[in-house]
Amino acid sequence: MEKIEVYILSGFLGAGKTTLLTNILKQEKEQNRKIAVVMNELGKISIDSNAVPEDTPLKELLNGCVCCTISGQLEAHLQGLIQQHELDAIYIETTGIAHPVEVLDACLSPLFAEKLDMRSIVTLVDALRWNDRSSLSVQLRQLLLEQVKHADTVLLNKSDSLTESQKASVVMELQTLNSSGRILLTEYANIKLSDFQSVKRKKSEEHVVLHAEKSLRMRSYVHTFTCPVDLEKFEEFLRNMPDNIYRIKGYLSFSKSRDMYLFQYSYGTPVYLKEELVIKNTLVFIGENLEVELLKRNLKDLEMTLDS
Ligand SMILES: Nc1nc2c(ncn2[C@@H]2O[C@H](COP(=O)(O)OP(=O)(O)OP(=O)(O)O)[C@@H](O)[C@H]2O)c(=O)[nH]1
Repeated sequence: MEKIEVYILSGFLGAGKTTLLTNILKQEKEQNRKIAVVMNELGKISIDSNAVPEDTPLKELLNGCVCCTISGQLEAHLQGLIQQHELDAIYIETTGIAHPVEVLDACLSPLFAEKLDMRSIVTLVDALRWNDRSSLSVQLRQLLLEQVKHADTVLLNKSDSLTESQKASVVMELQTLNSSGRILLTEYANIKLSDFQSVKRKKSEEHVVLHAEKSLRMRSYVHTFTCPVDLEKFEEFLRNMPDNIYRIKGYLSFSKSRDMYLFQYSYGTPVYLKEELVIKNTLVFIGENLEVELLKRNLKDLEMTLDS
């Protein structure tokens, strides 16, 4: 029996992992391969799972980071996927603060040695975030470096936001950190499968262990609004948001329209995409040392009032 290929998609919060996964699944479908996805999110609810088509087996690991607190669950999910489906490949989308080698370790159980072929780690780097990494805490900066260092393929994503000379200098920096990996510039994580499937996995090197809940003090908070949100107040809230909030995603409807939006916020850029589904107004916040009580109060104030 052919072994099932396994790929780990790594990269900081909001770097473009789900965007990459969507591209990959489209191409894999065109090649008629049977694929399964394991998705790990820090929050208690999944926002990204809609990116996975219904006919693709999906296992979710919620409310913790697979590289530390819930690595046992990953093993159980892999076991389930292997037993229940005939697969060509499994893609594991990690949380933005996962250490890719720790995820790799969690997959290297003797249980699967004959069944899984750990093919490669693909790390996405958010181009703007990279250039501004000095504003991150020391631990998060270290994590960004580790994610790059251990990748077999590094995608310098959101390269649309860099000038030609900036692109050249970031590529040089990435190459210095990871001289044996393949570095590719991408926009909206647009790459061909062969660009990373043909790359051989490097030998694991020593790495610094960074754990989401221990050394990084990263927390997530899920807020559910009881009614539509006042758009102007929400935009004001975004403008004044503390910079220890790194990522927001969720679903929102606003007082002045009936439409529902998938809302994404990463590295200062809010994106609203019209959504057909009717879903509760819910946002997931991910940040370091989140002041949850203050955040809750501020979010409560955004709800539409009777006179608004
Ligand atoms: N301008 C620009 N935006 C991008 C690019 N790639 C992704 N985005 C946007 O960046 C936001 C985050 O992308 P995701 O694919 O959700 O990022 P992620 O890494 O899965 O995020 P987490 O799982 O929350 O860590 C979305 O609004 C994307 O549309 C790009 O190349 N350029």
